[in-house]
Amino acid sequence: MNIVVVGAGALGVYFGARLEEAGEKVTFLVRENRASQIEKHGLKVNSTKGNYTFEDPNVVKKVEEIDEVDLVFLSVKGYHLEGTFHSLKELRKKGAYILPVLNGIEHIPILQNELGKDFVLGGLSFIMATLNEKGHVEHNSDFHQLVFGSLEATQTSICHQLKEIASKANIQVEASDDILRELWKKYMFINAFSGITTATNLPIGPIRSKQETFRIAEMMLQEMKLIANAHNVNVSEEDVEDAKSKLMSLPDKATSSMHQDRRKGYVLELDHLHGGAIRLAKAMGVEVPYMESIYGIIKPFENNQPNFTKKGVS
Ligand SMILES: NC(=O)C1=CN([C@@H]2O[C@H](COP(=O)(O)OP(=O)(O)OC[C@H]3O[C@@H](n4cnc5c(N)ncnc54)[C@H](OP(=O)(O)O)[C@@H]3O)[C@@H](O)[C@H]2O)C=CC1
Ligand SMILES: CC(C)(CO)C(=O)C(=O)O
Repeated sequence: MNIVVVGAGALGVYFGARLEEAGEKVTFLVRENRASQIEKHGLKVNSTKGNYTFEDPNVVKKVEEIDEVDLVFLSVKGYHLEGTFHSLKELRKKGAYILPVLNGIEHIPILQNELGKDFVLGGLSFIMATLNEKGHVEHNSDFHQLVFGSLEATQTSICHQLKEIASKANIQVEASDDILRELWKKYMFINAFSGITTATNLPIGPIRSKQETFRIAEMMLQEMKLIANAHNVNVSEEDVEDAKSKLMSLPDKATSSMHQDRRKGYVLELDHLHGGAIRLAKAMGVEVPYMESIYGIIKPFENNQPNFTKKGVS
């Protein structure tokens, strides 16, 4: 399969590596800075599941340089989504289906609107990966799961093909027959987990040790369930309990990628994740006071944390 990765960051390079390792043709469509970094340091994955070095990575800066594409692996951050529309439309014209693996939900209707409902699959990932100073992937978690599925009946064949190739790769793969529900379940979990860890600037251990603090995460799970249900997605009380058990069973030091981004002084996906949940709630008249409070607390760190960290405040 010809796979084009749009978003050659932690997720895109990790899964791109695993798919190339399994024999697929993987091309990275990148912007100028990332292209220079790759030219200087090459492209590599350092992983507990096995390292991988791209011997001769297929890197292009212009979408026009791509002739054949079956699938786009879309792994940009939510705040960069709009910047991909031109490339995605061109790749779509060449016959591509789009597999977005961003956290969140709002990007799905946005992409469907831009590209047509038939061509946008549902996807998500459970992994903890980041880029180091050379732009190489550091993957230390013992999970590296890719979950995907069709959002339209017309996508059965491409999902079948993807399952075939992904099953041969060194990743955990799940082809879901209810990917929308899976997306919402992950969204519920990530908004509670990233919300509470980023707002408190703490990993999960100390949060769990204070009942009053952990309760805020539990209330966010409840609010996410209400929003999903208002949008006719069957996220259940059992799913909330599962998410809570997951939060309870994580190692004390575990934290979210948004919290790590706050610590590193990077731009946060706050508007896409918590902002998106608030908009989805408002559209259906659902009250989400815990989500709004967490959003408000994190807001000052959304764009310009480096000044804080340099002064040693955070
Ligand atoms: N990292 C993780 O462990 C997990 C992340 N996720 C989710 O996956 C998504 C991606 O996260 P992650 O991989 O960490 O993000 P990264 O920031 O590591 O990677 C995103 C990449 O997208 C590139 N990019 C942005 N705009 C464009 C564009 N127009 N064309 C081409 N490339 C572009 C950026 O490149 P540039 O250098 O040009 O800015 C960057 O390299 C997020 O929604 C995140 O929440 C989900 C599960 C776990
Ligand atoms: C919780 C986790 C690590 C699961 O993949 C995640 O998605 C994130 O922190 O962004």
